[in-house]
Amino acid sequence: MPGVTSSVRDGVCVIEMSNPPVNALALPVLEGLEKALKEAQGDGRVKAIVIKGAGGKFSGGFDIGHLRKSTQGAPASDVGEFNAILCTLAEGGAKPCVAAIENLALGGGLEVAMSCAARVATPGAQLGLPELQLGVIPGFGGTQRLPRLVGLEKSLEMMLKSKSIKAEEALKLGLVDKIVDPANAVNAACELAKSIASGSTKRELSMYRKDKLPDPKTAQAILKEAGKKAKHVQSVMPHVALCVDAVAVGITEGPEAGLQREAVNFKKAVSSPAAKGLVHFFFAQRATNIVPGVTDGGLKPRVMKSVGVVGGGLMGSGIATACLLAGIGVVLKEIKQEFLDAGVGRIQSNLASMVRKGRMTEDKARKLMSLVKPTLSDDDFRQCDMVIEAVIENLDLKQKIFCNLEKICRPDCILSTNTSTIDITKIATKMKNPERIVGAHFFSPAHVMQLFEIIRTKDTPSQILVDTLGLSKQIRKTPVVVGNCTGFAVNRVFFPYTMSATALVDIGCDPYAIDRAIMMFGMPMGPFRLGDLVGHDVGVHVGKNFIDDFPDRVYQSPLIPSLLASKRLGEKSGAGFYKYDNKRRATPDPEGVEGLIAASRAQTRLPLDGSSIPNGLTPQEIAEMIFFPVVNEACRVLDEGIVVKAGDIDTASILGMGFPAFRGGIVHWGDSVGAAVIATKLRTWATRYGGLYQPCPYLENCAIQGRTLAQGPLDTKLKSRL
Ligand SMILES: C[C@H](O)CC(=O)SCCNC(=O)CCNC(=O)[C@H](O)C(C)(C)COP(=O)(O)OP(=O)(O)OC[C@H]1O[C@@H](n2cnc3c(N)ncnc32)[C@H](O)[C@@H]1OP(=O)(O)O
Repeated sequence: MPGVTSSVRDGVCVIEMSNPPVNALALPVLEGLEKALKEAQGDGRVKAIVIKGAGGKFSGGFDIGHLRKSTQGAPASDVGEFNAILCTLAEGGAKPCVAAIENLALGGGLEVAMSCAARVATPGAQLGLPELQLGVIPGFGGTQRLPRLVGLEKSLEMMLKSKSIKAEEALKLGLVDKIVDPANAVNAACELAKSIASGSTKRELSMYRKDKLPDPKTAQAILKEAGKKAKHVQSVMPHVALCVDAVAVGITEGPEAGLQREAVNFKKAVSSPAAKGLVHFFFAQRATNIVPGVTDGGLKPRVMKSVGVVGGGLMGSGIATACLLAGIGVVLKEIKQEFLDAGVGRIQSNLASMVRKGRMTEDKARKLMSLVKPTLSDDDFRQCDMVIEAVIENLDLKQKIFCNLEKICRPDCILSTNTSTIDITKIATKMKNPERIVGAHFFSPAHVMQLFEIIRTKDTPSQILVDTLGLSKQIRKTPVVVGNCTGFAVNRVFFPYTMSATALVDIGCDPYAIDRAIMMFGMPMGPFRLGDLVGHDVGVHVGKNFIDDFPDRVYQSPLIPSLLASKRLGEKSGAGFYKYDNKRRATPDPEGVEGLIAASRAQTRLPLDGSSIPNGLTPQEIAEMIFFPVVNEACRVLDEGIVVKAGDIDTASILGMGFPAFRGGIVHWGDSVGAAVIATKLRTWATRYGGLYQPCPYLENCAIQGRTLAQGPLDTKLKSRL
C-alpha cells in the first residue's frame, strides 16, 4: 500500500515515502507526507527532519498513473496545493529538512528534495526533472527551485531536454551537498540535518537563493533563446513554452509569482493532446513485454551469457555491440578472415565512438572487446545460449545456416534470425525442429535503436519467447512480439507511407511540399528524403514483397523505377529527389526530377487534385493522405492478431519509424482523429485513387460501432454482412 511512515531517533524525524517500485508520489503518499511533516514540525522531541524513500530509492516523481487520468479528462490535480505544503512545512518550517537521495530523485521526487534545506545523494544517483517527456511541466516548484540551485541555463537544459544528471555532477553544480555511502545515507542525512538545526551549517532556502542566477540582461538573453525554440514547436508541444514561461515569470517577477504561474501552466499542459500522447506512450512502452498466454504462465527467462552472431556486417556487428554493452559474451562468425576482421573492426569502432562521446572509458571498451570471440567455425557456437543469424536476405543461404546450427548448437540454444522481410517459417522449412526458430529483428544501427521485434509463429514455444524477451531486457531494448507476416509490424504498417507519398506526387503535389508537411507533422524527415537516405534501389527491393503479397492495396507509381533508371539512387549516388554535396547535405533538386514527375503523372493519369487549388493541398491534408492508409494497415495488423495490443503498434511506430511520440503512436493518433473521419475520407480517396485507400473491415466497423481503434470492433465481419 502506498503511504508514508515516520520514526524519531536522536532528535531527527525520519520520514519514509513508500510506493514500490519507484515510490511514485501517488495521492496517499502526498497526503502521508503532509501529515508526517505537520506532525514532525509540531513534535517537541524533533529538532530536524530527514525525508527518504523506501527500498533504496528516493522517488520517481508524481504518480504518472494519476497523471494519465487527468490527460483522459479527469480534473487535473491542483499541484499548487501540494507545493504550498512543501513551502510551509518543508522549506519554511521551523525545523530544517534534509533529503536522503538513494538511487533516484526524478520529477516530483527531486522537487520534494529541492524544497529541503540540503540534499545528500548516493554515488551514481539519477537526478532530474523529466516532466516534459510526459508533456507536462514540473509542478511542485521545480521551475523555480532548479534555476536557483544549478543556474538558469543548466536548469533549462535539464528541464527542456528531460535530461537527468548523476549525483557526482549534481554535487559540482550544487544540487546536492554531499555524496554518501549507500549503507550510511540516512545517518549522513541525519547528521547534516542536526548540524543545520544547531546552526553549525547554514540553512539555505532554495526558493530565495540568488547566487546562481545570472544578471538580468544575461537572464533575458537566455530566456529569449529558450522561448524562441519553444515557439517553434508550440502548436504541437505547448508544454515547452509553458515551462519556459513559468521559469521566466519566476526570474522577472519573483518566485511567488513564478509558483502561481507554474500551477496554472501545469493544468494547461496536462490537458493538451501532447500530454495525452506522451503519457500513453510511457505506459505502452512498458507494457510491450506482457504477452497474454506467454508471459502469464510462470515461465522464467534464462539469462543469456553467450550469444553467437552469424555475419559480421553492419547488422551483425551492431547486434554484437548491443550484446557486449550488456556484458554478454559474443561469438562472431564469418566465412572469410578478411570479413571477420572487418566485423571485429566495426565493433571496435562502435565502442570507440562511445569513448569519443564520453559515454565509456577506454578501459571499459577494452574489457568489452575481450568478450568477443571471432571465429570462422560454427563449432564455436556449441556453448552459446542463443545464436542470431544476420547475413544477407537470401532464403537458400539462411535455410542452410539453420540446418547446420540445429546440428551443432545445444538443444536449448535459441536459434534466431534477424531477417526484416523473409517469412521465418520458410527459413525453417529444412530444419528437423522448425518451431525452434524465432525472429530477432533489430533496427539499424542495432546498438543504438531501441526497438526489438520478436517474431513468433503459431508453434513458437512460450519458453523461447520468454527467453528472447529476457534478452531484450538484458540488452535494454523495447521488445514488441509480432506474428509472422510480410514486413512484421513496423515495415508492414508503414509500407503505405511511401506509396501514398508517390500517389500524392502523381495527383499533382510537390514532393518537397510533402516532405515539409510530414516534418511539420513531427516526423524526423519526409518520405522522399527518407527514400533518398535508404536508397531507392533498396526501397524497390523491399517494396516488391508488399506488391507480391498485398496486390489489392499497393500503389505502384512509375516515379521510383524511373528515378532508378536515371541512376538517382539517393544519397549514396549523390542525387535522388535531393542533390547531395560531399558532406551529404541535401538540397531540393526540382529541375532534376521535374521530367520524371511529369512522365509519371502522364502515365498514371490520376485526377490532378493535388494541384487543383492555388496552393495545392494543405499540410494537414497531405499528412492525412499519407498517414490514414498507415492507420488502416495498423488496423489490419490488429485484426489479424499480428500484434496483441494497439499499444504495441504505437510503441513500434515511434521507436521503429520515428512517428512523433507526442502523437502517442499511429493507433493512438488515429483514435484522436476518429475512426469515422478516417474511414469516410479513405472511402472517398479509394474511389478516386484506388485500393491503397480502401478502408479495411476493422476500421469500418470501429467507425460504425463507435468504438476506438485500440478497443477494436465487437464484430469485424459486420461490415461485410451489411
Ligand atoms: C508534479 C510533478 O512535477 C510531475 C511529475 O513528477 S511527473 C513524473 C516525472 N517522473 C518521470 O518522468 C520518471 C518516469 N520514470 C522513469 O523514467 C523510469 O521509470 C525510472 C527511471 C524511474 C525507472 O526506470 P526502470 O528502472 O527502467 O524501470 P521502469 O520499467 O521504467 O519502471 C518501473 C515501474 O515503475 C513505474 N513507474 C516509474 N515511474 C513512475 C511514476 N512516476 N509514476 C508511476 N509509475 C512509475 C513504471 O510504470 C514501471 O511499472 P511496471 O513495472 O508496472 O511496468
